[in-house]
Amino acid sequence: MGIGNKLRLSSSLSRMLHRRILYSSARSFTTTEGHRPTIVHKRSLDILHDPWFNKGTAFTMTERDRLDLRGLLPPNVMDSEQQIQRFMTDLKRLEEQARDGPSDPNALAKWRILNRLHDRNETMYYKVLIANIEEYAPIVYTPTVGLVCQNYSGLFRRPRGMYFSAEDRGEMMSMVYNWPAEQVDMIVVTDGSRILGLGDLGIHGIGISVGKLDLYVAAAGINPQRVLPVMIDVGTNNEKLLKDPMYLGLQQHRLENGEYIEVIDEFMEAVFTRWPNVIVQFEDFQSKWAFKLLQRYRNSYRMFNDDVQGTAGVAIAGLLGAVRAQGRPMIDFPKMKIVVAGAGSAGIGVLNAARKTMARMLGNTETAFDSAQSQFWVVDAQGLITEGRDNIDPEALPFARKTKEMDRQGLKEGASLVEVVREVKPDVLLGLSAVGGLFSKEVLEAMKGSTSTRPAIFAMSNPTKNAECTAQEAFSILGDNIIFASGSPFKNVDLVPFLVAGNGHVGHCNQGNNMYLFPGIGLGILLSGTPIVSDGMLQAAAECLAAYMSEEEVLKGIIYPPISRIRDITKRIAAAVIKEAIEEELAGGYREMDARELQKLSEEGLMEYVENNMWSPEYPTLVYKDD
Ligand SMILES: NC(=O)C1=CN([C@@H]2O[C@H](COP(=O)(O)OP(=O)(O)OC[C@H]3O[C@@H](n4cnc5c(N)ncnc54)[C@H](O)[C@@H]3O)[C@@H](O)[C@H]2O)C=CC1
Ligand SMILES: CC(=O)C(=O)O
Ligand SMILES: [Mg+2]
Repeated sequence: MGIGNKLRLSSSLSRMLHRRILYSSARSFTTTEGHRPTIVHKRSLDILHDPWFNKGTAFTMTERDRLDLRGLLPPNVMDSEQQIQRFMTDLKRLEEQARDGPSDPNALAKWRILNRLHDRNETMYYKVLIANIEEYAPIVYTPTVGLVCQNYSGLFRRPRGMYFSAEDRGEMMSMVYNWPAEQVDMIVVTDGSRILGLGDLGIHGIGISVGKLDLYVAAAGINPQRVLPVMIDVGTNNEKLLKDPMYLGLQQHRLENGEYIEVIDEFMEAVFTRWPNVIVQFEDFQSKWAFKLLQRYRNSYRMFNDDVQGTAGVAIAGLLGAVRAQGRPMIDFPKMKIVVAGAGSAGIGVLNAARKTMARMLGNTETAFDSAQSQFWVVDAQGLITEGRDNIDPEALPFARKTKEMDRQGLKEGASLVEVVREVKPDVLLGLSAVGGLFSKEVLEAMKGSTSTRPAIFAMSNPTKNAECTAQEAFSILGDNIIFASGSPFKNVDLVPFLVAGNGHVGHCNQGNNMYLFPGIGLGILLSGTPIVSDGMLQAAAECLAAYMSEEEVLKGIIYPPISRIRDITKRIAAAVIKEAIEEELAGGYREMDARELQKLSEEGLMEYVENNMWSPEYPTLVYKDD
């Protein structure tokens, strides 16, 4: 090292040391009430990302307002003792090792490493994620994201996204400007009330918004600088969290009725005022709000509900795949007998979409709808849903079986799942119940009576421990001549040890998860410039996914693409959504591609347009310029 370099180094070192002394002495002033404050020349995220000034959750509310931090931190203010206690609890937990199902005992440790990279270098993070999507999707998304949400207060380090709380009423329109990005394309918002199948996790649910947006970046190439995870904290009804001194959210019961809607209305108005072209994906809202909010906003805002609409499309694609896997044409779908366990936001979303698809295939008449309706038997926590049920949920009412018809079938209101399966002998058993192990040995044994040449088991609940059955359970009882799909990934099953009858030795596990649709739907909405998300666009997305698999693949029982092809399928789905938006005359264009230019694009041109607008993780060349 030359003498000049040494001098430069020593002078910069002394500057650094000087700065450190100044800051540490200044910081000691601020710790005692009434002392001279430290002057900072930063605001907002810049402060949170500066290790000298950052106090994390210990910023007081007045400081948060003074420094444009409102909304950038969870609403519960902690003191430094509590912060340390939270950190130590998490550190100790590492020793116990994280477990989520039999698959990967180190999943949470991997999440931490990836998360640290995410905080340090986004480009590198997404490069790693895209190149290893098969390995790391189960870490940043289901199942590990469920574990992350459950342990969120311990894992919380650097905030990611925005928090709008009941305490922020009247402030949202201004606090939305605390987010530093001038442009936001995609928001995933949750109120934490039903995170995967894990119930009310309150503010910890923000992990699901972050995980979904990771897939938006990795699969759809949405620019990571233009995504915003959001948590709306209206309280929690989780008694454990309400009593936990380490909980980061509001410690009050959830707002209800008009008060709840007012908060969500204010949030929607605020984000669409600042970013009129943003798309808002509603995620993991409990069913009672999922449907109401969807109806409330779907005709006036660019929004959709992933659990209701995304899941429906993925299930339809899978069900059509299951028909093809029997060597039958898709048009035979209306003949399938389907038992659905779970009548929440996801189950009802699937039922409505499946009925519509069948009815369309049958000619879209009233009789077609009635006939389609009779193909479903719905079982919820109280058993088989029939017209005999008191206080039936209005969303489930169209699928309630007629009492007389059920008498003929030997089934009663509230009949158990195993009774229903035994009597109906369905082609498909589909679970969206959030009850792990619901497809018990008895239920799977009953599926042996299925009249299908190739019965299908969809254990779609997440995360892994909430799956209605494991792949091994399904294949070991039913043999390899079935179609199996699950919401969280399972490894293919080696059937040789089970010595079961069948025509092969490997049970193929499909991942039936809305991740195959929502990134493409979001990208298609963005690039088409449609002001709303229509049923036609969702249908086009589902059909595109259904048609993606080749005849050869479906005959092997492979009804969804491997996740390694998620970027390709997402691109095609986006193109299908744009095409539909053009046909519905809703496409307004995006940036320099106006509506007229968009209409002129050929199929190939459209794919190219989508591809060219997908962000890829490459380092840009940086140049410094003074303001
Ligand atoms: N694979 C995927 O892409 C998706 C999976 N899901 C999963 O679906 C599950 C349910 O989600 P939501 O519908 O929003 O929840 P929800 O809580 O609104 O609905 C759950 C439903 O299951 C029923 N249920 C409870 N116990 C039952 C039992 N023993 N037998 C039959 N039914 C029972 C309840 O009565 C209710 O109708 C969650 O685990 C979630 O992770 C949700 C969306 C997408
Ligand atoms: C996959 C998903 O959206 C869920 O389990 O809620
Ligand atoms: Mg969800």
